[in-house]
Amino acid sequence: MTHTPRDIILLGSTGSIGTQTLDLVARNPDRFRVVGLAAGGGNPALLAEQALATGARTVAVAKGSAAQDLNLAFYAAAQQRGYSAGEFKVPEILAGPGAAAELAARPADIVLNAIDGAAGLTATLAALDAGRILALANKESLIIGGDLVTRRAKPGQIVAVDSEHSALAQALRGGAKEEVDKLVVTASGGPFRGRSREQLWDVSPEQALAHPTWSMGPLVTCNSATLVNKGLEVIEAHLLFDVPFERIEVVVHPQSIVHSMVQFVDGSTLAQASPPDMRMAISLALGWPHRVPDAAPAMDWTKASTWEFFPLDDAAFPAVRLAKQVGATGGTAPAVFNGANEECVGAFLGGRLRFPAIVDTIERVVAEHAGSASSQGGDLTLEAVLEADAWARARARELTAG
Ligand SMILES: NC(=O)C1=CN([C@@H]2O[C@H](COP(=O)(O)OP(=O)(O)OC[C@H]3O[C@@H](n4cnc5c(N)ncnc54)[C@H](OP(=O)(O)O)[C@@H]3O)[C@@H](O)[C@H]2O)C=CC1
Ligand SMILES: CC(=O)[C@@H](O)[C@H](O)COP(=O)(O)O
Ligand SMILES: [Mn+2]
Repeated sequence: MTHTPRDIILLGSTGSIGTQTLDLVARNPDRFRVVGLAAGGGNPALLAEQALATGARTVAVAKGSAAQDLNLAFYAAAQQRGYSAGEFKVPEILAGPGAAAELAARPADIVLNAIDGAAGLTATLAALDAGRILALANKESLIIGGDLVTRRAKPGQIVAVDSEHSALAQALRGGAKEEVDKLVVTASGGPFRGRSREQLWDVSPEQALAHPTWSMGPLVTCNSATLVNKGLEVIEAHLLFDVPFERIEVVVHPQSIVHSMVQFVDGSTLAQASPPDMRMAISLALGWPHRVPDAAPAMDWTKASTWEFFPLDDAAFPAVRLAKQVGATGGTAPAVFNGANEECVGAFLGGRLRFPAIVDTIERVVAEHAGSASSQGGDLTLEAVLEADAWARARARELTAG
């Protein structure tokens, strides 16, 4: 089959999702072409090398001061490859906090948002407003934006990259919406699965960052350890598939092979299974609704394997319960939950906060916000979300200081 290559703007290109996306694109030049790249600016050498390798027209960096480093790194990368002037084209460089959002509105077929954290919100909104297909890894932007994001998106405009939501989207192709009984989101359980709350007080950042099945950036890895990631993913599933929270369940599956399931009203369950490798979900999002051959290794059914499923221990890991409550509240509550979490993760990884205090602090910040006037309803605005995010971070900083 012949394909017209899809033009891709990749935000967060130097990260875990970003580099796996570039691997896929390099292996499928007939299907995908990168026209724009964005990163924070923390690794100009890698970003420059990526720009040279892909021939991206435009490169964006969030750190304004990184523009010059990026320009120098680009020439150094060209020299290292032995290119002479005329053999390569210097990309346009956009720099500053709004650079990724500016890039997201440039011409392309797909914007893949793989920025980590709330910083991805303005780029998500820009991509949707520009009418691009949004391949969404940056779950935080959908969760904190809530109906601010969903109101802007046309049907089918957001395609999930998150492994669980890719699995749910695949399973949902197997039945009509009114036949869906529940969504079952799988969780690895993280590195501390099986521990009690008491046993979590002394765990270290190194232990929290050693995910048992996935290699990912630090924020989402720490969120997997607290199960905050699973809480965020329940809200993400609610927003993407419009299924009420009481019909979204979490089950612990340590092997991370079944990426999620849909149970139908007749008692049948469809599960999506593949070895843990994000290139599977990324390729499907970029190629949607088509699959990309050999995107990632498949299961080897000639080898014996064991798949286990356990109920979630809510007492040791209360984040999912709290996230469901926050998701059901809606408005700015998810932004507060997420902002407090990002601040607490920073404090924990910096050695200033103990592990169970991450979710304890989020819970306190969420409760304080619920009692404030700013938590009241109405249509969500970008200003309200950013204000709630900033307030939650400041309050979490106060609570965790010292
Ligand atoms: N990794 C995974 O397997 C999975 C990740 N996700 C989600 O995907 C997203 C990305 O995760 P992951 O790849 O692990 O994260 P990483 O920390 O590995 O990468 C984050 C990327 O975002 C860039 N970045 C940070 N801030 C900005 C900004 N303001 N503007 C532009 N770029 C920015 C970073 O650039 P720099 O290098 O310069 O800092 C880096 O390229 C998260 O939302 C995560 O929850 C979901 C499922 C699986
Ligand atoms: C790969 C992916 O989608 C991550 O978001 C993953 O879900 C992390 O694993 P757990 O949160 O289940 O530990
Ligand atoms: Mn996930």
